[in-house]
Amino acid sequence: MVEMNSRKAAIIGCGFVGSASAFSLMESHLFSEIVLIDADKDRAEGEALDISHGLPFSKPMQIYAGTYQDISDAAVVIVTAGAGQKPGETRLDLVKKNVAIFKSIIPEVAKYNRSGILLIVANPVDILTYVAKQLSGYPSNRVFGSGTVLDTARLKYMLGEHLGVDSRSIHAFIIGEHGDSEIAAWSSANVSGVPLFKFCNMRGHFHEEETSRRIAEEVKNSAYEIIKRKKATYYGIAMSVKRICEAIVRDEKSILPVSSIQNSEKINGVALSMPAIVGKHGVEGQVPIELSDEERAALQRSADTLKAVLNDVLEEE
Ligand SMILES: NC(=O)C1=CN([C@@H]2O[C@H](COP(=O)(O)OP(=O)(O)OC[C@H]3O[C@@H](n4cnc5c(N)ncnc54)[C@H](O)[C@@H]3O)[C@@H](O)[C@H]2O)C=CC1
Ligand SMILES: CC(=O)C(=O)O
Repeated sequence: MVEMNSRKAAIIGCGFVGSASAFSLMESHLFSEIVLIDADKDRAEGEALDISHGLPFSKPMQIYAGTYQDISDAAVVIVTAGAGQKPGETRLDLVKKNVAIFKSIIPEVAKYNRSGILLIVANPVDILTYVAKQLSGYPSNRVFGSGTVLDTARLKYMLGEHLGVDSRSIHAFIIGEHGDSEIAAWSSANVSGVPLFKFCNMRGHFHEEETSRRIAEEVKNSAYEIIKRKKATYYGIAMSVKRICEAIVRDEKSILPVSSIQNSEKINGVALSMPAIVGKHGVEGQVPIELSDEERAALQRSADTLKAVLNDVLEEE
């Protein structure tokens, strides 16, 4: 059995998202070794050289283009390989292309790396998380997706701007699909313990229903708006990847809305985001936050949407 190196990560797919994640992880000093793999080997080599040239301004580490053999002891394997959305495309539109790519990648990962954590980022992330779990044979706690960690950051950012407070003091989650059926869990949202809508009133905002609807729509449509302007999103997700890796490497037991396979009575056999405890073993527990009846129904619809897409994928096998 290969001994895992908790300071080693691998990134598979070195396009916009993979390279931005590699840069963010280099700056974080979390890892002493990062292996980059891409079907386009030149791309992986170019990114490794470019990032390495910044190391004299950072801290020593090894970052290099490698092969699947090189990832055998990587504690975290981050998969960003796959097509991105073109303007107007939804994440779910990518499913066929990216499931095919995963069928070539995940068995290779599982062949060489038996005990690492698989962090899925490519879209549609919830579907690919489920597919990666099936293809790898890893236990569920060690295969999860970045899910709505990015959407939740977008929500906190927008609320922070609206209310004129530090976005880190806002406790609110986007749950469900990382995509069009996602849900803002307003009923549990608060600002340092003060219920969100009460806090809005304290800050002189009295149209909370209308504003919350607008902000939830803006969060949901963020990726479309960015892709329309610059063809891809990558900095926000790169920082989300760094945040998830921090929780794993430092065994923080942080509560993050990652996408993992659900096992509740009503929602099961599908991966979606709910707040979960993330530490060195990956997803170490689910945190079933309180939801209103409306939010619960929307979560069920989100799960049903994902399950329908997943069933199509599984039927084609
Ligand atoms: N989960 C999230 O919040 C986010 C997910 N994404 C998703 O991340 C994925 C990547 O996006 P970008 O980096 O913008 O795309 P990109 O096209 O810039 O990069 C994709 C890379 O994957 C590589 N690749 C393709 N097939 C491969 C294979 N079989 N093995 C190894 N490498 C392979 C390509 O050569 C390319 O370098 C997309 O699916 C996108 O939708 C993007 C932003 C946020
Ligand atoms: C592309 C994508 O999934 C995002 O930026 O949310």
